[in-house]
Amino acid sequence: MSALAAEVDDLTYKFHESSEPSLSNINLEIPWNTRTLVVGSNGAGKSTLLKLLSGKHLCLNGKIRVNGLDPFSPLSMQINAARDNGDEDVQITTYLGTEWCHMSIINRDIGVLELLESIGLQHYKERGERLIEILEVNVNWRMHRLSDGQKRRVQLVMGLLKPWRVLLLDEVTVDLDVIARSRLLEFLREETNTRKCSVIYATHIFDGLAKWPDKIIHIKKGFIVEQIDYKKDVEFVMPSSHGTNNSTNGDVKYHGEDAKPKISVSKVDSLHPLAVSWLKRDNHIPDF
Ligand SMILES: Nc1ncnc2c1ncn2[C@@H]1O[C@H](COP(=O)(O)OP(=O)(O)OP(=O)(O)O)[C@@H](O)[C@H]1O
Repeated sequence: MSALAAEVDDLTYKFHESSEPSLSNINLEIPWNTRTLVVGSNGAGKSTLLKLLSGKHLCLNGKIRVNGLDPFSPLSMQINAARDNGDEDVQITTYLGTEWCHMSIINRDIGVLELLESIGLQHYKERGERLIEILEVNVNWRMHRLSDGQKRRVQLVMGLLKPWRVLLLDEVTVDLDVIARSRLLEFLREETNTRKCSVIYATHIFDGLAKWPDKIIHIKKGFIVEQIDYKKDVEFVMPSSHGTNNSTNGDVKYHGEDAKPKISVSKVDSLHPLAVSWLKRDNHIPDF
């Protein structure tokens, strides 16, 4: 098995229709058993990066390896590589993004159990039952009668049913209530701690995430402008007696002349103030 979950060298990517690249000079190493957050303004390049990692776009400039393989290589090659690793039942990448959210089956008049069985619930019984419990899905529901958030929960059970080596999550948690989202994040933490896999998650919702990632990648106009390694670069500070201590959250502290700056994250459970300070800086927005 590859030493890294994902690796990107000197990637520049431009859509045919665009005059400017959507991603430029991207270099990235994602180790196994890690959780990475991708942060940036609308249009920064987060989805493009995740789609390239999933093999949805062909990379012509630069190198991408996921589980040691070019994600654009034929599926048969990926399956053979997985078999060589003894990974019969694990797919290399699972990409859950915007298009996936709009799959047509979720609006049909079909029962949840029937739907889950059609994609292999029996084969992944234990994992399926766990996901059904975590996401509080009722297998007797009928899809066409569900709320958006309930549909999303069923979809997530479907999308996560088969174990993956690298999970690419492109903001698919917006419809979830806070409890379902935090249980999902806990499940992903447990997965990355207990089996060989990693998660890369692009999001605009930062609540409950302060202690979740191992790494944060900040993308601005197609460039990675910051990569924060939690072990090296983050120190947790106590919130002030007034509550959220916004004044220190996301501050960059310098410890000596040549020391690497440390990011202070308040022990309140949100990365929101840090993300706001970055995005304001990216878009030249004064404090409000
Ligand atoms: N299919 C496409 N054709 C041409 N340009 C595209 C296409 N998809 C995205 N882009 C452009 O690439 C850039 C990055 O878009 P991307 O979707 O990766 O941003 P994002 O960071 O995911 O944004 P958001 O937070 O709004 O989802 C944008 O300037 C966008 O206009």
